Amino acid sequence: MFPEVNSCYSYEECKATADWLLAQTDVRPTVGIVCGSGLGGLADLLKDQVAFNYKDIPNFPQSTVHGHAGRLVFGHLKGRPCVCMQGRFHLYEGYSIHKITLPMRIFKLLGVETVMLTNAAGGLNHDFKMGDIMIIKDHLNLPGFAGINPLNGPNDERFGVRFLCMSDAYDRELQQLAMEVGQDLGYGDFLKEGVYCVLGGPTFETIAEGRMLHRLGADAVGMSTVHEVIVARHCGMRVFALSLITNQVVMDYDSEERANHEEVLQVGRQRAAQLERLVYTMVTKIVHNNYGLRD
Ligand SMILES: O=P(O)(O)O[C@H]1O[C@H](CO)[C@@H](O)[C@H]1O
Ligand SMILES: Nc1nc2[nH]cnc2c(=O)[nH]1
Repeated sequence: MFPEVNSCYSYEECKATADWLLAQTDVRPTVGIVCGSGLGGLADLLKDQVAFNYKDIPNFPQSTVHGHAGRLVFGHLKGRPCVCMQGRFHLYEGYSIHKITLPMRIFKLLGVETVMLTNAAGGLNHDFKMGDIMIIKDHLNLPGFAGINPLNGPNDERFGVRFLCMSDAYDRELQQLAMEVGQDLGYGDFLKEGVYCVLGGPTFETIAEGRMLHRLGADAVGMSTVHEVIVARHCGMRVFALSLITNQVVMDYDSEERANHEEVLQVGRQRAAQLERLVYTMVTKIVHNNYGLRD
């Protein structure tokens, strides 16, 4: 009935990985950060670092994509205990959907309450420019339409419910905070909000696909994030996500533009410091346990 059942990780396996990590660091993270392509510099901002290579963590996959270092870094951002994935996993790497989202359940079992995800994405909205930062307010899960969902398989109620509400996936207070922090930092010209669409990749879009996604209401497209968001919400963590628009999706047959990963990484390098500053400042304003935000 569930073809991918064998690739699911049990609660006990997730717990074993979380306990293994907790035994080796005193940091008790309440914020979990996932760095997108070329955006791993965020992890370097952490103080008192304790870092693990993914290959040394029980059950963890390996990063195989250029721009994803493959390290899990614990530390503090202005005194706030955090854990940061310097590199994420994607379906196109050949991992099961359960494996690429496993870190979200580990985050939960480490004590994380808020997850902040970043990604590199192609812009579909004609008002977006390369280098814009898009606060994700919603998503289109196209693999989900085809039955590819990280919650497929038996449901363990210790993580969450069988049928998950997704209309509140992206925390509205955190979106508002991002807008306010962005304005304060002077990012008004390049801070946007919109809908992120996930595809399986690793191919970039054809012109017809780009046009279709735009018509469907997507503002940006990428190959990640949504699966992690689903699993993070399933186990009750608050979610905030940002896309860095690294390229414009080609939607014109006369265009000479060609999407490529080098350009994605290069735009990441150009805007990384500002994106990091936004996330860093937001983290310093999040207060946990009472679900509130600090001035
Ligand atoms: O979503 P992240 O991990 O930032 O990476 C994005 O960049 C890669 C393509 O250049 C794809 O993996 C796409 O999803
Ligand atoms: N699918 C997709 N992923 C991306 N990641 C960065 N840019 C793009 C893009 O144009 N399309």
